[in-house]
Amino acid sequence: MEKFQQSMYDLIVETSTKLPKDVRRAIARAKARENAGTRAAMALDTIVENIQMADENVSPICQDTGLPTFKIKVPVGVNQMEMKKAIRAAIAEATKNGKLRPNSVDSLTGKNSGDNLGEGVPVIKFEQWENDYIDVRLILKGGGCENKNIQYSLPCELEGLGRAGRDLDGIRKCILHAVYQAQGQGCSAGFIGVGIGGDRSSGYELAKEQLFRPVDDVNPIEELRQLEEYIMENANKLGIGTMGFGGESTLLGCKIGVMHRIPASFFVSVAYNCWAFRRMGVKIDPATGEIIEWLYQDGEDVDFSKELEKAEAAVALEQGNTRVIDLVPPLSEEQVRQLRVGDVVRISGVIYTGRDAIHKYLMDHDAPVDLNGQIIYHCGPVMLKDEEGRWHAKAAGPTTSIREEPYQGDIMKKFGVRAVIGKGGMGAKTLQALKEHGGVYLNAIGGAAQYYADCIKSVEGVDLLEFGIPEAMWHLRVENFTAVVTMDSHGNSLHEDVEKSSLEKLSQFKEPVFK
Ligand SMILES: O=C(O)C[C@H](O)C(=O)O
Ligand code: SF4
Repeated sequence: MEKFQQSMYDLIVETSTKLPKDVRRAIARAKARENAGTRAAMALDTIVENIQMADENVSPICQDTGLPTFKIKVPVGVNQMEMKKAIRAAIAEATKNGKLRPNSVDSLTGKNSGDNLGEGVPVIKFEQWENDYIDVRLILKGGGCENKNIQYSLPCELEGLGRAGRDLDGIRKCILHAVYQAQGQGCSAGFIGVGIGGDRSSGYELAKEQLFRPVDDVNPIEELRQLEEYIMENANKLGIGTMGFGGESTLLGCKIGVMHRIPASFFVSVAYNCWAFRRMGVKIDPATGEIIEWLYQDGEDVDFSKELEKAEAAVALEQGNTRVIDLVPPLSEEQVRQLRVGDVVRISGVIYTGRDAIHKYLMDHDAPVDLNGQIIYHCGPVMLKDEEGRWHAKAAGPTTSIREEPYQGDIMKKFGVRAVIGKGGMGAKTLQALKEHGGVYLNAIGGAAQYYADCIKSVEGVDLLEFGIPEAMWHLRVENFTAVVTMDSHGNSLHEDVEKSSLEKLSQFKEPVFK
């Protein structure tokens, strides 16, 4: 098994940097459904460009490389303790090389371990089997989509859909509701795995297990096959679209599994995975530890470089008559008040990252830099230091903004911040603050970490690095960093609009379908 560590390293790098073929095909299908010139089409163009860049740079598709979760099947007699050790070493090495973001944080102290190792991290689950080879599957599921997982306890009342009972139709309602409640926050269009039955933990386990099924397989249980087909057909009618911008493609895959339950409990557990659906697998020779075969290789591959030639994002934008506005911080109140929902901005200059730890900190501390007129970027990048001690951004897409909702408005007012960049939108409190103070919310494309890293021309400084790499305040000099105004200083919010209209659309699915 001396090659096992290297095999695991290769699996980790491949999973983080290259989307599997079945996922690519699903994204290509989504792209074909969107009309050129719309915001959703533009977002998908950026996603596709990002996938291509991650391939070429062998760098993380998304900066959030998730909680590494390994599912391993071994023949009797294989030493699982040795395998665990090798996996942990491979994880640490991949982190050092910028293929994974240091993502393991002590939940009590907030300290980042720096190497992706920690209590319970990575997750490694073993099972024995009769075959003579080892099967290792890895999923890197990021935090934004993990936060949108949801579990229903039937019977229950669902907004828009009414009562969901303990039957197939109740399950149908739960799944539609799960897609609705995620909106764009889990970087839609997404994939969902559903677990019917079990208890609260085994139900979620089953839901996550479904994410290992190939996107285009067929459920062997007839009722579930029908339900999967129904969901794929109808969830896209909710109009949430890529990034919650509105559009035709909201769901890219739906896989449903079932297990027994106890009489008092009836859980429907839904695991939501973003478009950056990073899961891969290998077959391993138990004697040498070498990779015998890569999994998820069936079917056609999609050549996204050809797709890109066809649809250049900028051309699509012009066709859609979108205003494109160049911004150079510091921004004045007047400049910001001229921006309207739907405008596209291109930022050049220095922007400052700030996510969960920074927002909490700024509530009762001074800012380490003068933030007056500046732009905060909700982002936790992957950073590497070169031999001369200079930092480089290896992956730097936006993080989910709604987590900063309790702080954002106050911080903008306290420090004179004029714009925040993030993804998924923010709520009523921030919208009110944008109006009162004169600010905008700019939506970048979630998961497009290579695309945005390419806009970062230099790293000019860093503060509060003690919070760990993802949580520090990085000073990034960017050029033509493109984002869409989705909340403006006139009380308009695209997110609020899409949420409202998708709730209306959800209610068309109230009547029973599976009797
Ligand atoms: O942690 C991040 O960088 C992003 C996260 O996955 C998110 O979607 O919010
Ligand atoms: S930022 Fe989006 S694409 Fe990346 S892990 Fe989070 S949900 Fe997934």
